Amino acid sequence: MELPKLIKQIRIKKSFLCVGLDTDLAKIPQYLHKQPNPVFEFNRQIIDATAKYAVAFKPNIAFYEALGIQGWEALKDTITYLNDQYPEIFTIADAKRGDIGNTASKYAQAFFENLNFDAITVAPYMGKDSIEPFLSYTNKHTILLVLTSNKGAFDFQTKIDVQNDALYESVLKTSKTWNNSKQLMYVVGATKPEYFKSIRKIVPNAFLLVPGVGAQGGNLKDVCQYGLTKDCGLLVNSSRGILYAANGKDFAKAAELKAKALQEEMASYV
Ligand SMILES: O=C(O)c1cc(=O)[nH]c(=O)n1[C@@H]1O[C@H](COP(=O)(O)O)[C@@H](O)[C@H]1O
Repeated sequence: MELPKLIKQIRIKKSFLCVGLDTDLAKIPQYLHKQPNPVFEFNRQIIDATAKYAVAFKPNIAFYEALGIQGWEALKDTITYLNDQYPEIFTIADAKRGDIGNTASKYAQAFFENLNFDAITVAPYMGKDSIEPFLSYTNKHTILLVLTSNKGAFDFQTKIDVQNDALYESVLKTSKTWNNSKQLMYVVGATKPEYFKSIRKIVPNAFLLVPGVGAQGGNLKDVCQYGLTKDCGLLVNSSRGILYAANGKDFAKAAELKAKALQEEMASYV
């Protein structure tokens, strides 16, 4: 999907919500286990209930890979459903891949061609030639992990190099020099709002994927204060806070209310 289409959806819906499909068999309502494809059935109901309040969906691939072939089938059914029923929705494969070029090109083929996602999350640790195969898809988006939401982010990402840049700043600056860098977006955790100002100095207009609101303790107000751009520039993800708002037959309704509350707060900022 081209960026103007995403920006248009953000304006129409007054939302920059990304619903994370971290679908865990152990957490979905018991009655769904009787279905032939419980993970897809759960996702379908969540998507139908929340799509009017969201502009993006982000299946976290680990939750599907963990289930073997059945998980891949559920993932395929989910992305096909999204692409067929909600073509205006931006889709992100949260796969966090990264490898040498010829292997990276297979990851790109898997998620951009075979599964037809609009975007993928990628670890930048292996550098330019590991990211180029993703960037060669000029109609797709590559989302680099820059400053993650977890505690371990401080192990490497904030360490200062000889140029006096923190590693996360160096990732931002270097990635801007790559071909097709307009296709880049960046992951910045909602748990670290104090870093948004320095990040916006380097990438004033780029879209940031911001996980970590709700279950991880981040809050929307802090993120918006320094993260918003004239075209919004943010996709704020919530997974567990929406998916598991209830675990009975009312799960989709409960998810809808959580998504609606986030959208209403977002509307007050954009
Ligand atoms: O790339 C991500 O999406 C990601 C990066 C990061 O720094 N932190 C982070 O939580 N995520 C993902 O965002 C989602 C957050 O889920 P909740 O904490 O349940 O809302 C999970 O799928 C994480 O894997």
